[in-house]
Amino acid sequence: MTIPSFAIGIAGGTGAGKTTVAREISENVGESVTLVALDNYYEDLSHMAFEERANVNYDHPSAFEWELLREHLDALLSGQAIEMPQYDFSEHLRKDETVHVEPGEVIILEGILALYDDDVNDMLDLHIYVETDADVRILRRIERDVVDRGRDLEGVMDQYLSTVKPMHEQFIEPTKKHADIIIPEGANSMAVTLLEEKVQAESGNVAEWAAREADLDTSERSR
Ligand SMILES: Nc1ncnc2c1ncn2[C@@H]1O[C@H](COP(=O)(O)OP(=O)(O)O)[C@@H](O)[C@H]1O
Ligand SMILES: Nc1ccn([C@@H]2O[C@H](COP(=O)(O)O)[C@@H](O)[C@H]2O)c(=O)n1
Repeated sequence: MTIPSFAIGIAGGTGAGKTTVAREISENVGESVTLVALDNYYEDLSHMAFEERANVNYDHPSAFEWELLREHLDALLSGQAIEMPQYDFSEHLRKDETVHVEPGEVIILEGILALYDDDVNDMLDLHIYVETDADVRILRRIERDVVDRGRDLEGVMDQYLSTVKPMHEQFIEPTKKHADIIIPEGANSMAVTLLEEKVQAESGNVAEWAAREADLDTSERSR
């Protein structure tokens, strides 16, 4: 059982570069990292027809199952594995299968509203907001949604104007006030390198402290 020593939240608008930053940190940090994508915690809408699901506002906080996310973060931070839901963007649907996820030394929660919920914020040691201009983000999103998420251009544009943009302004951008660090443009190599160093230092410190505590415990018991 690994007890994670450092938990990071990475928030920001759609297409800001959150997933890329999270992936780069996890690949280079030299500790075991558990990635938690907030997208996997979209509410289960299997009771709705496809047409109805396609019209849901997926950028409002009510679209997410916060209770399950809190429960899973709490479990991971206590060193317990979870069965993480998986999400299908083409179908707007939580998949039937889950993935067994073990707690790493570092936990990274990444998603548009990763810094929205007070209880979640309390569980995080480091709060990051990735800030990228809206025009860059929508261009990135058009490409991604058409290529990877089975959408057409007209649908992406309608959704952007009706829900994505207004929800960004109302709910996502204001979470910047919870950030310890704001990263411009997404996978900004200087920012990512500094973050990797910080994560290594913090998780190393806690690991050393835990080892010292364990040593003390053993020597006290043997007296
Ligand atoms: N600093 C950057 N410069 C150029 N492209 C970037 C940068 N950061 C991320 N990207 C690209 O932007 C796109 C969206 O990034 P992603 O990490 O998926 O965003 P998010 O998870 O915030 O929606 C990806 O194609 C990614 O490669
Ligand atoms: N069925 C869904 C669910 C979510 N979205 C959009 O995904 C965006 C969040 O993901 P990022 O990787 O861009 O952070 C969010 O803006 C939702 O609009 C969707 O289109 N369909």
